Amino acid sequence: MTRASIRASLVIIIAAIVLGGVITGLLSSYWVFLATSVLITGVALQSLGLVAGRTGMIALCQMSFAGVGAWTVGYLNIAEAPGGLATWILLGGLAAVPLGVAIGLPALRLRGINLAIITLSFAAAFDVILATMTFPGQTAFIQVPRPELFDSDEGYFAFALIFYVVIAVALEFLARSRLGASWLAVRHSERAAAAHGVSVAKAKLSAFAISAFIAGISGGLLAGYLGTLVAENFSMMQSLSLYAVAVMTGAHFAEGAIIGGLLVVMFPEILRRFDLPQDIGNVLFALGATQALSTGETMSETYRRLLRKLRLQRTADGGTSSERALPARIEHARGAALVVDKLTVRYGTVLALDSVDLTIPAGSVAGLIGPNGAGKSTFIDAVSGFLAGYEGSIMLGTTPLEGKAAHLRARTSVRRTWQTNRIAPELTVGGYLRLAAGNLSEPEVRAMLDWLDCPNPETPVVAVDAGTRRLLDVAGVVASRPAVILLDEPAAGQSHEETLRLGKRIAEIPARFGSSVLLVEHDMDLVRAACSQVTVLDFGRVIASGPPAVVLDQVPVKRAYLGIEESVAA
Ligand SMILES: Nc1ncnc2c1ncn2[C@@H]1O[C@H](COP(=O)(O)OP(=O)(O)OP(=O)(O)O)[C@@H](O)[C@H]1O
Repeated sequence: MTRASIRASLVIIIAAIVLGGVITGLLSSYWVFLATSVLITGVALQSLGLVAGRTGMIALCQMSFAGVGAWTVGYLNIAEAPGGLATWILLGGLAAVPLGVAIGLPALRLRGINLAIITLSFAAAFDVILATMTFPGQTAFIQVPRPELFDSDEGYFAFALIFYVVIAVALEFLARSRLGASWLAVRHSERAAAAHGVSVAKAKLSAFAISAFIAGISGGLLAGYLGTLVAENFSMMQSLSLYAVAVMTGAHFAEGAIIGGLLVVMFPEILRRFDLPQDIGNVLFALGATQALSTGETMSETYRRLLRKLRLQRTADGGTSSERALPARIEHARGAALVVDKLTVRYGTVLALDSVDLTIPAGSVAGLIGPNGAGKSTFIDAVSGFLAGYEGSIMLGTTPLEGKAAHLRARTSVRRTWQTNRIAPELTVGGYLRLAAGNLSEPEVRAMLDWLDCPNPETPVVAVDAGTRRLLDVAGVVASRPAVILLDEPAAGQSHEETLRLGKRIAEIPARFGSSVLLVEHDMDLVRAACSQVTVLDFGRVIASGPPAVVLDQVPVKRAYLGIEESVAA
């Protein structure tokens, strides 16, 4: 993680130095002045990229956070607070944080259009408030002073560039941290994120808080840039237009934020020169955003996809790593790893599970099979905490799981995989493994991926096929080495040879990693290869349980599961 972050940060810093040198060295003061505006808009877009691009929440009040930052700088200026503009800007960012958290609270329950309405309403309310407050010092003609060292247009460009680069580098590191991965995971599937022990509430609130902080900084930078401000600088329309640009360019990427800044600043300039109405810009941004939403790809993602294609053509596979580097086995309690007693689940009138008893002995792989609709996934949902309610009891060893939310059960040591792909495609393979399994060393990540035939850690998930994503899902839960692993049809999409190899790997899990496994599968070869005991469900009831060789030969099992008539089966 750190190596990739350092590499990306160096690219940002070098690009900033080169571009900064070219802009200040070759362009006139007027263009440098405009370029500063690009950077400040870029900072605002970075803040939006975090909350909307990374975490997938619609935030239409970003300029209100910027307004809080700007007004704070104005007040600190007239109060002649110590520290100068740089300190005031940071304080302006901090002042926006409580507001960001307050706006983030509805996001815990609301999504999509409902969240959009809430944030837009806030932007409208903030418009009204700001319209009644002139910028501090404006009536007395007091301007926000720039720092002495950065007083000229070129100097202030460098000042804004430093802020842009520091934020871009910080976001690079954050993006590759567990918190950053949890934002992407929440955006893709809140349930899958919770299954990795991620607190969805924490992920959403932290995204709003950090995003408001960065937006506040952009407002403070604008105060120093223009000296004094008006409410229109932070209007609801500004927030809307910024959102459209962020969606179009992919503002969660450093280059996307800069391209967005360029469009926002240069479009009005071009339209002005050609004597065209300014509204054309907003129409084009809306069209661009619609295009990005309908293709599912922003401008930055298109650019990165093409770059990746080029790189993949050039790089060979990274080679294999040693099995000795696999994460060390964890000793869990002996006895029964999971005890499920009289588990009953109803979906309205459908009785999905009817008084199911199932025990997984510690250090074993148990199978759970049954025809479609027998209740297998419902069983996994109940144990992993994804059902609103059930009857009966579920004990992890001697600890009851009742009353624990899904992410707490995951942290308590019950982890699951999913039948459908729920891995955020924006992550890399290594980033996903770290999200799922926490702090693994570089060799551990590589060894774990090799062990389950997954691609190397730098591979973007978007470039991985569906079958391999399932293996990656399995690698994530196995690497976290919980007491109990629930695997929901991991072999779907695998060839026969791959399935047999996977069966061998699953059978090795208890001895190698210390976890006990419940395997839900339709592939009987895999069940025979991996499981020491098997339970058969039919219409939500247990109809047989015992060693696979015995159970799979029983007449009721053949009839129910394999669809063979009783007389033929007998
Ligand atoms: N959310 C739901 N609402 C209503 N009924 C549901 C819901 N989820 C599952 N069911 C029903 O509960 C029963 C058990 O479904 P479940 O998905 O657990 O079966 P399964 O054994 O996992 O099937 P498959 O092998 O197809 O995945 C089925 O009759 C199904 O239609």
